[in-house]
Formats: sequence, structure tokens, C-alpha cells
Amino acid sequence: MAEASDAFASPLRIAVIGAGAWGTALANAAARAQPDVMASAESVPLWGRNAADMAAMATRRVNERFLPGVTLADGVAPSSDPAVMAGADAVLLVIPAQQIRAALAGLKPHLSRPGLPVIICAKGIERGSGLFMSDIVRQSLPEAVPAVLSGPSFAADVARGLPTAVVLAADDEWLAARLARRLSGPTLRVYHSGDMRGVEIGGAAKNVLAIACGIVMGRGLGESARAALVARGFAELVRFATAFGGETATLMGLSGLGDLVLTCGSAQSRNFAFGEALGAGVALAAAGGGKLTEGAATAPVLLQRARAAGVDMPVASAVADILDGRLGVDDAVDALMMRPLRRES
Ligand SMILES: NC(=O)C1=CN([C@@H]2O[C@H](COP(=O)(O)OP(=O)(O)OC[C@H]3O[C@@H](n4cnc5c(N)ncnc54)[C@H](O)[C@@H]3O)[C@@H](O)[C@H]2O)C=CC1
Ligand SMILES: O=C(CO)COP(=O)(O)O
Repeated sequence: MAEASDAFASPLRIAVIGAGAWGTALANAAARAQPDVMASAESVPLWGRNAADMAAMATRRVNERFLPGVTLADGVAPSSDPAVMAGADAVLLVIPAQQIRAALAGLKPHLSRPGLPVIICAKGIERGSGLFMSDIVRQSLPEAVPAVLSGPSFAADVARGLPTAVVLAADDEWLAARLARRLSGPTLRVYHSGDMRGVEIGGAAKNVLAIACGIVMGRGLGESARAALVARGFAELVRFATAFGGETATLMGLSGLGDLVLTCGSAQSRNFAFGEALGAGVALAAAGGGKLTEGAATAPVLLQRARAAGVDMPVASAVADILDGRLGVDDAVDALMMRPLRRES
């Protein structure tokens, strides 16, 4: 399809659901994206479930709990009243993957509008059901239109206005382009895609592989081992995604390879940091440091879906085994190294 053009530059009112680090960063980005829209007094509602936190955020103009040190952009309107979603033309859904179903059940009365784009920004697969996030949105809000935003993007970077590129996918690529254009700004470049499955799997699976890289680095196994894991991890991510309808080209882009490079290479990633602590011998219960580690929740269900589809995922499998206590780190590494030699694919 044609590239996004000014033909659909009409303002879209965006609301953000979830006032953690990423929701706050994206609210900032949405408020900075279009000075003309913001000048016409359109605010970006940022909804969070904790009334006291949201009131403090509205007064102090900072999210002390999840994104300290970053001032909220003018136009971001923190609130704990879900009624603020009423005027939105599209919503960004930015709560942890395992919480999405429960959250949507509560918010449904405020989101039941035919054709409302619900842009999923969480990265994970639901435990229990094994469903991808777009499937949960389809089940929970049958009238809505799911879309997915993913790619290499630390909340702190985006919130500070450091240059970042992500991708936004929807089944209707014209809609994806329109939403991408609305969210793009001087420091956030949003590409668009019609491959929603590929984009959502890229974000979900890379978190598991980031844990693997963290484990290797925490164990002191070296940069060569990390590079091998990134490359072989990417191979299994592509195998998995294509088995579920994703396109290889998508995974070679921002959501997939791009996000792997970011989160496998930086302790700023909570998943990487969690793995690094595990590799260094910190107990499972303490390794996450109380932070959200989506990959830990996704690993077993990623494996479950891979096995059911006949997809070989040795790296993700090693992570799931370590998290489950079935294998120690050294045994898992030995098992990976002792796999039968074969042609690279
Ligand atoms: N932080 C980052 O750099 C990025 C995060 N993401 C993804 O965004 C999602 C959210 O991550 P963060 O914002 O970083 O997490 P966070 O831990 O900073 O914040 C999570 C937020 O979700 C809220 N929440 C949890 N359960 C809820 C529920 N049932 N109903 C309503 N609100 C609920 C919490 O109160 C909190 O405000 C994750 O899937 C993550 O993988 C994606 C890209 C970048
Ligand atoms: O998804 C992210 C960056 O793209 C954030 O990664 P973590 O959740 O591991 O911090």
C-alpha cells in the first residue's frame, strides 16, 4: 500500500490505559507528536488504576513510582477515572500482558465502541490460554479493532525524547499507517505494518531470549556466547513466528531483531537484568528485583505453543527449564552445547 500521506493527517485523540513506565512514556510521546493538535487543547488522558498515584502525578507532573526523573509533557492528563476514555479515537493498552484480560473486563463499558482501535503495547503471551494479545482483545472487546505497537524502545529513552523507532501493525494497514502517523514525532519514528502476528510475536518472544542472554552474561560466559544466543535465538523466534503466520521480513525489523539487539545487549532491560542476576546465582524469587519481567511469565507458554506446533526452540526451552527449577544454569548451557551438530538454519 502507499506510504502514509497528509491525506489522513486529521487529529486522532489518543488515550493511554496503564500508567507504568511505558504508558507514561507513550503518553508523553503522544502529547509531543502534534503541536497543532495539542495547541487546540486536546489532552492525552493517561489512565491508571491507583487513584492516589494518579492524583500525585497530576499535581507533581512526574510518575515517581514508575518513571522517576521525567517530567510529564504538557497535555498529558493523569486520571484514575475510566470515563476519560470516552472521547478517545484510539487507545494505547499499556499494562502487563498477564493483566490485560482482567483489566479489559473492568474497562469494557468505557471501550465498547464499534471500530475503536486498541493498540496493544504489552509484550507477552497469556499463560493458561496460550493466546496472543490481539486474540485477547478480540475476545474481550469484540467491537474493537486490535493493533500492536512494538520495537526496541526503553521507556526512559522515549520519555526523554531520545531518538527511537518502533512499528505499529494492524490487519488494516491503512489504519496502521494512520495511527503510526499520529504517534510519530520529532524523536519517535513509528513505522507501520500489516503483519500484526509477526509484530506481536517479535515483542513477546524476545523477552524470553533477553533472559537467556542475561543468564549467559551473569554467569560470565562471554560476549561470543551472547552473540551466539542472539543469532540462534533469533532463528528460533523466526521459526515460531512464521509457524503462526508472521512474516520473516517483519521479524528482521524492529520487532524481533531490533528488540533482541536492544534487550540482549543492555542491563537497562528488566528481562536481561533478571537473567543476569540468575546467572550470577541470585535466587529466582529475588532476581527480578520486584520489577516486571514479562519473559518469565511468557517462557513456559511460549514453549507450550511451540511444542504443540512442532517448533524447535532450544534456547527458550532452556530458559523455561531454568525458571521452573528443572535445570541449573550450567546444565542448561551444557545441554545447548551438546545438541547434535547440524546444518545452520
Ligand atoms: N518499560 C519499557 O521500556 C517497555 C515496556 N513495554 C511493555 O509494556 C508493558 C507494561 O510495561 P511497563 O509500563 O514497563 O510496566 P510497569 O511495571 O512500569 O507498569 C505497569 C503498570 O500496569 C499497571 N497495572 C498492572 N495490572 C493492572 C491491571 N490489572 N489493571 C490496570 N493497570 C494495571 C500497574 O499499576 C502499572 O501502572 C509490558 O508488557 C512491557 O513488556 C514495551 C516496551 C517498552
Ligand atoms: O521491551 C522493552 C524494550 O523494547 C523493554 O524491555 P524490558 O521489559 O526487558 O525492560
